[in-house]
Amino acid sequence: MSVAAPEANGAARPEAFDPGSGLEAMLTVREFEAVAQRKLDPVHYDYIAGGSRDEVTVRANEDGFGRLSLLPRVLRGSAQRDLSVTLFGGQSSMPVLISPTAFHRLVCAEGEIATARAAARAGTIMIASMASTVAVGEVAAAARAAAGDGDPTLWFQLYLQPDMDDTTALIARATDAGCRALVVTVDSPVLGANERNQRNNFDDLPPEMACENLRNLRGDEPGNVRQIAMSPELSWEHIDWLREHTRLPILLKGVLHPEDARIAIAHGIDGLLLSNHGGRQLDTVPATIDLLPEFVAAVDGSVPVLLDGGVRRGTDVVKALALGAAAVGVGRPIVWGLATAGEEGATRVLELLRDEVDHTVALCGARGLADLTPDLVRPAAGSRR
Ligand SMILES: Cc1cc2nc3c(=O)[nH]c(=O)nc-3n(C[C@H](O)[C@H](O)[C@H](O)COP(=O)(O)O)c2cc1C
Ligand SMILES: CC(C)CC(=O)C(=O)O
Repeated sequence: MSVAAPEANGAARPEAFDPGSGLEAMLTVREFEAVAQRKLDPVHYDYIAGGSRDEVTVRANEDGFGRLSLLPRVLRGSAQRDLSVTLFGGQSSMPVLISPTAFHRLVCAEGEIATARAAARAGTIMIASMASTVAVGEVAAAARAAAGDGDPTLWFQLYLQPDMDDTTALIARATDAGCRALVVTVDSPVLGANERNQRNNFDDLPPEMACENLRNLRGDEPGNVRQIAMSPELSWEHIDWLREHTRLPILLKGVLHPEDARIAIAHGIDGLLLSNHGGRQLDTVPATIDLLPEFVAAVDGSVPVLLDGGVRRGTDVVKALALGAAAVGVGRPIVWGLATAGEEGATRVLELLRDEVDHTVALCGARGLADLTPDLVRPAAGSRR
């Protein structure tokens, strides 16, 4: 790969990377963002990178990991480190899942087909967005084909629609596709205010793309983004309704308050994805990693807690697991991988994260994920925690 000579101090110079000549020289997730930014239409780049209002939470998510240190143990490691996790009967070869992100065809021609293949190759779980630009049935078929003898796990992210017939039709599509869990996003009573999108007048897909899960949902709907209804009147009663209308495990995505975590468990949900939507809904909410200890304490082992937001390094993953997360999700990193080099790019992002997690586990003196305990995480010097 034609990469310019490194700086004397070895610092990465993302602007020097040429994605056309090989991915093996891409060594960090951040380099993928730099290449994606160069390649993408700036309006689409803004849609992906941006968050709501002042983007305080977007920055906080990443900064939160930086304010934590790892304190390793010594002389107790293992040459064989099993990174796999089992969630609701589905296996992931590593504790890094693909969080749901919309509109993959905006960044690569194959869209979510490429993502599904990358997930299957990595043996990890993909959460398909309800707003995907490839129908969930096709995404599932692509994952199965790519997995060969493997058994890929696909979950479906759902925005509960106030018209329950629409919700019923969406659940049927996800169930028929073989999705193994529903991830219900509950942090969007209204759409977040992304001022980049407003300035760019970006409020719909180009005419050649659609939200395919919404196409012909019950009639001749075209699959417009505007078909997705967000309602501030959704309530726990809707969760109860959902519980009665599906046998699939239900995770809630976007619960942040520990009290809501307790209520969710009382309503029979199966898992929680601690998420602030990558800073795209309410701005100035805390970093998810900062909330994790109190959240895990509230859940008290009743259901698995997953986390997403700002995960860019294996050390971030290990910190989250040590503080009680069962697994983490990545959103933007996968989109940067897709934008850089489609399926191969997303695969490389997942490989890098896997290698970094394994390396960090080894350096922490851990034999596997079970050895990652809260005592390994400390406030970084100078942090006020
Ligand atoms: C471009 C983009 C699209 C997203 N689309 C969805 C979506 O359709 N449904 C959803 O629940 N969350 C969506 N999210 C939020 C992600 O699932 C996830 O919570 C967030 O990206 C995690 O933060 P990270 O990007 O820092 O990894 C989206 C995020 C991005 C960046
Ligand atoms: C279609 C959108 C609502 C997808 C989304 O959740 C996001 O862009 O953050």
